[in-house]
Amino acid sequence: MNVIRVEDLRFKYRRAERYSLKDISFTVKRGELLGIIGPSGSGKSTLCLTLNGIIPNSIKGEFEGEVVITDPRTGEEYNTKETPVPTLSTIVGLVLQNPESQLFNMTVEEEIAFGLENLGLERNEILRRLRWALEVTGLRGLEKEFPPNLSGGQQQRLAIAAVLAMEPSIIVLDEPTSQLDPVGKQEVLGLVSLLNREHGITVVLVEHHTDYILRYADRVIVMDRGEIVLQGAPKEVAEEADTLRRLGVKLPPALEVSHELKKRGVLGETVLTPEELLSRIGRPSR
Ligand SMILES: Nc1ncnc2c1ncn2[C@@H]1O[C@H](COP(=O)(O)OP(=O)(O)OP(=O)(O)O)[C@@H](O)[C@H]1O
Repeated sequence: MNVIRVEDLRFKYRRAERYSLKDISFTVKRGELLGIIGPSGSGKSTLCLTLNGIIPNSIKGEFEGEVVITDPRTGEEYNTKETPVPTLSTIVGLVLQNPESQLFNMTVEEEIAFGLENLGLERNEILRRLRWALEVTGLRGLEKEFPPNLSGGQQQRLAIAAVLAMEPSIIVLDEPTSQLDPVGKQEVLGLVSLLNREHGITVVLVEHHTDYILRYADRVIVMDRGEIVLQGAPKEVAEEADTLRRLGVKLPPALEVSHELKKRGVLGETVLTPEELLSRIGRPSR
């Protein structure tokens, strides 16, 4: 079942001269992890904003084509341009780059409960969702803390917890680790994998950490200047090393080695991870 269908999408911000998105078409199946990579300014954030309807409902401009979201729980389809953002946000949760921009400086539990109170849920339901969101994101014990006292990774996990409490079936994360130190990056990417694999949440992830995307994504989209220039399974996208390098996408070391060995005829196929590489060529003997 496709839960996201984007068809011939074009978008130009008001007063902008050029289109930020051009002829974008793709689908995402229920439970998939879609990775999006591409250079700065290629339209990744703009695309994220179209997936929960902020574009074109709150941020206006010239919008053509369609973004259709299906709620897998009911099978109901929502065309984003005809659906209010609050309705869409119970199906598609959006997590942004900078955790601070998404937090309101209440305690951890108040941050998570905030959106739920706005939904008008009963107290027991709010408590159930609060406990679940704290548990899944590993924030139990920090309920009474203030976000500025948390580490960057904890703050981003809190932003994810607040989104999760809405019980979306799809989460869109726009460079959630770019402001974080290596420990924070691991925490957040580990959580993203957990949500996708253990909780069946469909994930759209914009991430500069190409290593993670090629390892864990089911499908990858590469964007450049508002267009999709590559789209496919991680291996298919990884084959196009020249295009990726031209776009300044940093290739994981194992992939660079794999391309070199392929060129020299040592390896028959592209491999993505050090583990795969070692299993193909064997460990060097000491
Ligand atoms: N609010 C806006 N008004 C006008 N133009 C905008 C606006 N936001 C983004 N743009 C333009 O749209 C294009 C795509 O920007 P976008 O932020 O979506 O790219 P990105 O791939 O997410 O970049 P980054 O990796 O730097 O976040 C850029 O040319 C940018 O200048």
